Amino acid sequence: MIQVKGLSKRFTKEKGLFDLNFEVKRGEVFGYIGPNGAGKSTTIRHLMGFMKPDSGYSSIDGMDCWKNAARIQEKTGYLPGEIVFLEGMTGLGFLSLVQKMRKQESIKRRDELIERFQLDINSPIRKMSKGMKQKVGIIAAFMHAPQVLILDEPTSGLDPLMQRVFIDLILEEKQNNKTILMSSHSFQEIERTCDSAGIIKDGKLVALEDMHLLRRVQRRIFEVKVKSEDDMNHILQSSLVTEVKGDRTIHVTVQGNDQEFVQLLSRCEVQHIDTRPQDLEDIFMHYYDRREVER
Ligand SMILES: Nc1ncnc2c1ncn2[C@@H]1O[C@H](COP(=O)(O)OP(=O)(O)OP(=O)(O)O)[C@@H](O)[C@H]1O
Repeated sequence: MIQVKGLSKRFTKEKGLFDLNFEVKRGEVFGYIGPNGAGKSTTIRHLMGFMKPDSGYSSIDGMDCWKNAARIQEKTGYLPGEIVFLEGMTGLGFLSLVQKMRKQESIKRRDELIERFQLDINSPIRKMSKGMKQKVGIIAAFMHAPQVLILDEPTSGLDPLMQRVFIDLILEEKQNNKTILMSSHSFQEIERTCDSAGIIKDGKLVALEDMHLLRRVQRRIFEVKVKSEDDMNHILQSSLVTEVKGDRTIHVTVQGNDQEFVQLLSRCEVQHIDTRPQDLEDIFMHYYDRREVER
């Protein structure tokens, strides 16, 4: 459904997109992840036909995104990374305008989404918080029930409750055989919704994986405080990656070997255990490093 073939756009020697290749099949959700400035929004702008590639192409439903830009923009549900609103409008005013431009008459889906995201539609957009504006953008992208959705960091600014509402919406759309590409910084969000994911770094796709494999490279760090020196030595002698952090306190890195970790802990007297979510970019860096070592 979405195809990117040899897509290149050179801003400078190191900045831009360099020979990107991936595809998203009909009914699949594709997560597009990578550090700041990696090229996610630039790829998305090409997919929406806002930018002309230097070489290669991208297509949606068989249509070249640059050559058929108007048609692509009309058909696709698009959420930009930064939404620009017209001055002096309310949420409802904006959504109605978008509907008119699309010649969409039914307001059923729009109102359903307003209700779901608990949006105060009569509030002027200039008085809205970032999260509220993001809700307006999400509703505008979904309300005409498009077959393809291209979403640039859709949960940015949403509170945890609304992030859940959004994730449920994605899962529901997936059930309806919609094709979705979304960029994100949240590994959890991608993990919960996507069938496959592409990792971009410095304008190059460094990994293209199904989520199963990506999950296996995700590490978690546990801080464990044990009661005795013996317990501590017991953990240090295991095959797990460990680091002493203080008095009877160890950091244990767990990556796909949870069972071994749990068994080890069951043989110790644990006083305190905590886990901190690993920073997304850290996961990626580890992933790139591992790949480079393998090569
Ligand atoms: N029109 C442009 N002209 C020149 N350089 C650009 C242009 N658009 C983007 N860039 C540069 O290309 C790189 C990729 O930018 P892009 O916005 O695609 O990154 P991103 O992955 O979406 O980042 P973020 O996660 O921060 O939103 C950045 O270094 C950016 O400064």
